[in-house]
Amino acid sequence: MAAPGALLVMGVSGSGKSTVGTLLASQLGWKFYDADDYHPEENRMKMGKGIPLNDQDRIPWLCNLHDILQRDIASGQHVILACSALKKVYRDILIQGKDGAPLKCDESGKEEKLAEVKLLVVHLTGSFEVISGRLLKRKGHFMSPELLQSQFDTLEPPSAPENFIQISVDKNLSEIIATIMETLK
Ligand SMILES: Nc1ncnc2c1ncn2[C@@H]1O[C@H](COP(=O)(O)OP(=O)(O)O)[C@@H](O)[C@H]1O
Ligand SMILES: O=C(O)[C@H](O)[C@@H](O)[C@H](O)[C@H](O)COP(=O)(O)O
Repeated sequence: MAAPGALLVMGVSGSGKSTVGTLLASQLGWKFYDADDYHPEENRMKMGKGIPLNDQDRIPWLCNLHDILQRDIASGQHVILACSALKKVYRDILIQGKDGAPLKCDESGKEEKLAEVKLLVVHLTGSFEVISGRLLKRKGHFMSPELLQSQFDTLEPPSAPENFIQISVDKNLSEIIATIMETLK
């Protein structure tokens, strides 16, 4: 396929987004963003207390990520974003910015339409048991493992006409990377 402007590695917490995204970016020489690094402090504190984020918490964060992707792509860069992007509307926002949002992204009321981001979505799928096992072993992360059930409850797996592939987290990392590389050929 023709290389997309951006590749989104999505899935519930602990599905391997950061690990896969980092490896892929270094193999492809693409720029890498981890959406976790862009959460405002309030979102981090909320998740740290075991409270799941809601649409109002996530929409401004996703709009900001769209703008970052869009700017890089406009300057000719290819990018990989590791981001939960659990709902279809969240992925629409990553593609279209505030035009994809049911709520406004900011209060400026600006109406200009930014260009869409051409996105390939890679959904890392796995069972609650496998992923919670990995989260329990992961140290030094702000995300509370108890939030995993809410991530599964919120998840809307990508479906047609979204541009996506899904890969099982039961595969090892080299198999996952090879599958993505094959898709990009
Ligand atoms: N395919 C895989 N097989 C085995 N372990 C994995 C795999 N992908 C990720 N992991 C491990 O699972 C944990 C969660 O991965 P991470 O990349 O932090 O997930 P996320 O960014 O989706 O929260 C990490 O300890 C990571 O090393
Ligand atoms: O949309 C959300 O609820 C958040 O993005 C949430 O998914 C969180 O940020 C990560 O899941 C924590 O980080 P990890 O995904 O790396 O566990």
